[in-house]
Amino acid sequence: MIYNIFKVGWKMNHSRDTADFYLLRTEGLTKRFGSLVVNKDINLEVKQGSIHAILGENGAGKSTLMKMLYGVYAPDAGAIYMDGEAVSLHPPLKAKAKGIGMVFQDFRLIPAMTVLDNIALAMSSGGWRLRRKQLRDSILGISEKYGLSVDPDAHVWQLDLGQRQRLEIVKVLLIPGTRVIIFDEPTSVLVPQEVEAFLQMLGLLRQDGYGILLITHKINEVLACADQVSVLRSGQITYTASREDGLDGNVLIAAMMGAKTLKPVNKQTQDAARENPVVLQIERGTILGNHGETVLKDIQLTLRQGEITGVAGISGSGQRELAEVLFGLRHLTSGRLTVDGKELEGGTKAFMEAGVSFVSEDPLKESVIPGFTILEHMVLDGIPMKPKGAGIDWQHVRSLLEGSEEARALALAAADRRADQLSGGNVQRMVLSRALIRKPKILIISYPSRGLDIGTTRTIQQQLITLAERGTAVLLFSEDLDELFKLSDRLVVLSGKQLRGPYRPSETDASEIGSRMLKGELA
Ligand SMILES: Nc1ncnc2c1ncn2[C@@H]1O[C@H](COP(=O)(O)OP(=O)(O)OP(=O)(O)O)[C@@H](O)[C@H]1O
Repeated sequence: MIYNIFKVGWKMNHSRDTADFYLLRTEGLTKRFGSLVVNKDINLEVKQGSIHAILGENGAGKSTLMKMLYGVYAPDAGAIYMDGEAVSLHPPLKAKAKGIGMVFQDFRLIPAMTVLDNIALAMSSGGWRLRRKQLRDSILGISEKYGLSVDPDAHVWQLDLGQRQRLEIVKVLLIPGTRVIIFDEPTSVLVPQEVEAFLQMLGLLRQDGYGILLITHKINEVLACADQVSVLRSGQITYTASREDGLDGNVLIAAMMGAKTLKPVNKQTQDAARENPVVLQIERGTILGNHGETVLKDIQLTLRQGEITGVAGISGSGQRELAEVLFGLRHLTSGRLTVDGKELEGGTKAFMEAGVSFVSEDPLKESVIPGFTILEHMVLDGIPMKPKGAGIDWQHVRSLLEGSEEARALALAAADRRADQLSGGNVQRMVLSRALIRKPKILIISYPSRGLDIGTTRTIQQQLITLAERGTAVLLFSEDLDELFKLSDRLVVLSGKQLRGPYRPSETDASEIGSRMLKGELA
């Protein structure tokens, strides 16, 4: 691998002298949504100068618990203690005033404004006012101290996801009195190199006495940095351990998964030296970004029937724009794109009719219609609609969904659940089921395992392999090199406005692909 998160050992910056002091403690915390008990009798502590990781499968109740601690939800029962006293943290302004900060999965930023203005706005809405010069100095000071490089004058739209996250962290650290910081799956938007820097930053925060709550699906990160771990299953804490007791990855996985077992991913014909028929091709394609800048220039891309082509690249190297071109959401400014040898006229509809399915990189923002159920989402680029009178034959859609092996394998929630009330991972399962049910001829899929628990990640990886074995041409964008090597028949790399490759996974390795991601060609 080109990075090694184990380098960022817990011992590095750990201050033991302060570690037994509780900053926050909960007793019997319970939250219900209607008849659904989402958190039950949760007892949890956050110590000063300590990292407490929260593990659990999708829908286990992790985000809901964190939202109670950040004051988004009031608990239905139980108590939260700070400084030895019971406190009420709802709404979030109260939690902030008590020193609790949260870095969300979906960033709360205004793209048209600069970094400085976004931070000034957040501070003033909390009643904290700083002069601009003073604020700029503070941003630069915090950035330097914790290795969170952000340019105060950059516009948020110019920032990639890693930079936006750093801005969110700076914002939380600038709020006077912050002492507990909740991170909700922070590394799901980071590339491997950024993960290492992020864990180093956590070590510095711990050294400075902050109490950290870290939600993650990544066992390696827990092993690399956590002092305490709590595992949630169906809303209850079923396992806790501390570093002193010893942390064991297999035990943590078993505690998360319960009776289920983690199946290995099998790919029979990986990297076969075959030349399947071409189904999609870009020749000498140039793609512009939203602001007219050249994102990719003169690229060649060939997708073949029954093959998975993996796309590696540092985030912001043109992944989004390329994926959009391949689904008719954006057009080449020069060059040719053909599906089955024909150029497609028109936008997305033509691509869908040609058998292309698309899973975007941000399904929560781009694919969910608030108020629509899972069933209703299925007919949007999903199950073919069968008209019934002037409407849709919903019974037909329901029986297709309920009979679908893909939805069953992904343990999709009930068809009548509202999509905006699902957990993040369950939204991802819905979007993936929708793409797979169509059995597309071509699947353009971005970051399929983002936000998914470890068992579901393996399931979706296996499903992509099966889909390809049945003939689908898959273009897989991923920041996880292990995933790309495990699944791909060919690999391409986006770097320096170019698309490089294809390379055969058996003839290269992660460090070579990593170098190409950073520098283009090998030194
Ligand atoms: N506003 C809401 N209304 C109704 N049900 C909700 C609401 N928010 C969450 N839920 C349900 O509560 C359960 C727990 O969701 P939560 O988001 O806390 O899970 P999670 O462990 O964070 O999952 P993930 O890893 O997928 O993010 C899920 O079944 C979810 O559908």
